[in-house]
Amino acid sequence: MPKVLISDKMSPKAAEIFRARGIEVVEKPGLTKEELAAIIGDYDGLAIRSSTKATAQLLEHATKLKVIGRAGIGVDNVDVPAATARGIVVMNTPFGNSITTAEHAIALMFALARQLPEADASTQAGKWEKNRFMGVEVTSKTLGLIGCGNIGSIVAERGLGLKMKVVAFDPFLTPERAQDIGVEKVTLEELLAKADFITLHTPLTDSTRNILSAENLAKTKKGVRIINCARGGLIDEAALKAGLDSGHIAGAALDVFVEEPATQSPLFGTPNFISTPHLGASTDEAQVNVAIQVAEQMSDFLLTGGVSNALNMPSLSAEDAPKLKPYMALAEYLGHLIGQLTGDEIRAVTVEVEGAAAQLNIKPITGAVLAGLMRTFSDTVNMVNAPTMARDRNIEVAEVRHERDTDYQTLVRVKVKSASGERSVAGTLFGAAQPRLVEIFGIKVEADFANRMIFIINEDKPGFIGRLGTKLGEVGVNIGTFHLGRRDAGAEAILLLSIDSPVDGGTLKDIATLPGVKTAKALTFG
Ligand SMILES: NC(=O)C1=CN([C@@H]2O[C@H](COP(=O)(O)OP(=O)(O)OC[C@H]3O[C@@H](n4cnc5c(N)ncnc54)[C@H](O)[C@@H]3O)[C@@H](O)[C@H]2O)C=CC1
Ligand SMILES: O=C(O)C(=O)COP(=O)(O)O
Repeated sequence: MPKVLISDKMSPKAAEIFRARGIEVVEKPGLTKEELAAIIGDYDGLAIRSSTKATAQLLEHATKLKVIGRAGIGVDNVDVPAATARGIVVMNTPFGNSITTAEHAIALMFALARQLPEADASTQAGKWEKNRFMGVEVTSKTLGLIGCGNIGSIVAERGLGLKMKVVAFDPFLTPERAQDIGVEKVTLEELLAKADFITLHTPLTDSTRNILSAENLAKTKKGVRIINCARGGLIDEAALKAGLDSGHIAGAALDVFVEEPATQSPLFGTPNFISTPHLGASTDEAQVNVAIQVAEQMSDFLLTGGVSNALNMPSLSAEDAPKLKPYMALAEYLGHLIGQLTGDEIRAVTVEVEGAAAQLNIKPITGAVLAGLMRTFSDTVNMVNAPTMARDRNIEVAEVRHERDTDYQTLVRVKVKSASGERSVAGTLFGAAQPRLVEIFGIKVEADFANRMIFIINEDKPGFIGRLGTKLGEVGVNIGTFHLGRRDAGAEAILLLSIDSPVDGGTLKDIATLPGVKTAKALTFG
């Protein structure tokens, strides 16, 4: 039974779903990083929000971990490349909390416009300072969005409903989409110059870090109010403080900080500064949404291999996963076979599918081929890290879907190019689920994959099989199955045998020196 650790505060719905799906679940929010490192090795899945830091150091202890599920959007607290390198799928829930976060941005915009926190504190202190708190209307003001994706576009919609003029800076926003949303697409310079309220809705990346730098803050309109419900690090906090102190910036509301938890900050106590402790996603509705979604996604992955919303792997629906499972086994065998048969550096891999296989999602098949191929030289490779490992080794990967009639109801062929030329192997599924090898190096053969096999290329001459049988008999190696194939009578032939115990290097050498033998190789699968 797979085991999942929930290491952040999450709606109880997540644990309920894991249990209902037959997954053992342990809830331990608030562990220190040392405590987490001490137990992470027991778990197949880790469900988190933003507090848990899934760093490369932590993942070194995560020897069984297969999936990290982020109940939320931002995965900047996960070292995704480190997870990928360890073959761990990282998934998030990209929509479950977007409305809630957009609403928080709007709430902060109003709080700034009417100085609600200060007015509340003053009133409850018995001061009744009616003349101190003069606000501004948002109607007809310009709302500038930096980032107009899921959350930004919901904020835009709400802003338009409030009769604001909405402009957006987002290099990836198409003019058509901008028109659909009803926003004016502008440059950052234009936005800074025009906006009465600026709200940030981008992830924290190299291109967005410090996007509201001291220099850019200086270009904003005097009296601007700034809201950040996206990520700390998008705004230069010191420059923001200076702008508030000088009065150039009329107000700022931060839900997120460079350092979290933000228990102290030079901004605290600054007039017209409002802060919330990363509450953007904290509503009952959003937390139920993301908890259900992350638990369903992680359960699908752990139980069926289905992949959704993964950042480091192509999607595979829970419905398609069982259909693809036998293909992935076949693909992995074929990749591992050709990997073992190719003695030199691989330059390119082509995965071809025909018949029923051509109707399927080819990406997972390719992932499995690459994982099998690279298992020859790595025991940590899997479908998640195989494409990155191939890229790191400059292996070109291509996929071909043939819509032609084939001798087989379904076929997967793997071609590999290396310094010694191009070679291919192909396989089918027997009875819809049993991987079977049907071709090696263009020679037809019919063989199941066995844990231990010997592959031989020899001249098709009488007497060879007897000599081989005698040799293996002498060393006590029992032959399980025997498969022959040849190009033409008397030409090159191949022989694949499954054996019940390993052959040592010396025996293999003896086989390789039997008359007529060109190649003899021990293969392992499993
Ligand atoms: N405060 C909170 O509790 C929450 C914060 N968030 C954060 O909100 C942010 C946005 O989330 P979504 O809208 O769902 O993401 P999204 O991916 O749908 O949208 C992000 C947008 O930013 C744009 N973008 C990327 N680089 C840019 C750049 N250099 N300049 C301008 N725009 C750029 C993208 O084109 C995209 O349209 C994320 O960082 C997420 O972690 C999300 C949920 C809750
Ligand atoms: O979903 C996101 O990106 C968030 O920032 C929400 O964070 P949280 O799950 O509330 O810690």
